[in-house]
Amino acid sequence: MAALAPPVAAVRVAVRRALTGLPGPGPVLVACSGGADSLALAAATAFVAPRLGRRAGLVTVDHGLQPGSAERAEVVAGWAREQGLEPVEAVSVRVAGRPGGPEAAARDARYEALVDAARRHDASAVLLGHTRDDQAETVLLALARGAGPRGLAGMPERRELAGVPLLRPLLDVAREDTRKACATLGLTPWDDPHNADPAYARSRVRADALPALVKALGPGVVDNLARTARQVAADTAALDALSAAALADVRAAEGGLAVEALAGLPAAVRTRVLHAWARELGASPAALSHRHVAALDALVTDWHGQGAVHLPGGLPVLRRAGRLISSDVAGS
Ligand SMILES: Nc1ncnc2c1ncn2[C@@H]1O[C@H](COP(=O)(O)OP(=O)(O)OP(=O)(O)O)[C@@H](O)[C@H]1O
Repeated sequence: MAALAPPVAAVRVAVRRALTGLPGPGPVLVACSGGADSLALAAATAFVAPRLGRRAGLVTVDHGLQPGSAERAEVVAGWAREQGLEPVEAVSVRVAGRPGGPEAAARDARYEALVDAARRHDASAVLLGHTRDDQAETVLLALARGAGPRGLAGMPERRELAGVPLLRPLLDVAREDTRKACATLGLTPWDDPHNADPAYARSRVRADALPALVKALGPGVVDNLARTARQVAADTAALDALSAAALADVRAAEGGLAVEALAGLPAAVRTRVLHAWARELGASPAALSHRHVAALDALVTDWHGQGAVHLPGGLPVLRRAGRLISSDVAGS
């Protein structure tokens, strides 16, 4: 028997690891664009899932943004049925009329469709095809915009969206391996022209920035960036847990937060406590920046009688009688 090609094996091992011990009896649904990453993921899942006693299906989303996209989605769905995946759906979504830029609108529509399909089929998880290279690009973009540890933690292997677990089994697999796996299996992936469009920062990182770093610093850069994300994610999770406990401890009996208790916390915990509290008060996470948190922190650590800090949405927070309080919500 011919030995299994290493890239095919690498993708299967990654999928096996993600599915082993996955809670819930439902099928897993592979989110597949027809690109090399998610096509290799779908092929590996079709192989691995039945061997673990798990049903596996596939959802491909037609954003309706390019000519021929509906036909392409049908080709992906037809291929999936031939692989024995079940259920298989090609879902059309409407991107126009959503808030944000076209990329964000397409992403929102896609995730909504994936979560909806997962619910309809009682799926135990949706599998996404992001690779180690995607993770490295994410970390580099986060570094460049000063995103802080939460951004440097990159994409999580697992998160929940509206109660549906989203898994990324290939975060430790090189993009090159998904391409090689497709070639070995005789699959022809579709290349999304958006991925090479220099209008997008991610495309420029993929085409120029990362290759330049690899050339200057060596081929380990991609792996090292992805590993950094994992390490920061673990640290961030630990700090978040400490901060949740600390937030409970610093709440003042009369409402708000006790300044003296806050001042006794390490800065990394205190700023997280203030961030979590600001969100609790209603500040939108998208609009809440490190500047807002720094201004709240200054009410604790650099107090000189300054005025209220205005959180996104105009919500004022002030320091009064040893407490931080939101003047909109009496005593909070
Ligand atoms: N049209 C699609 N249909 C189904 N799944 C898709 C589609 N496009 C992308 N995906 C899923 O999302 C993964 C990532 O794709 P891509 O990198 O193009 O999206 P992204 O916008 O960067 O993703 P994210 O929103 O998670 O940042 C793919 O590997 C695939 O699992």
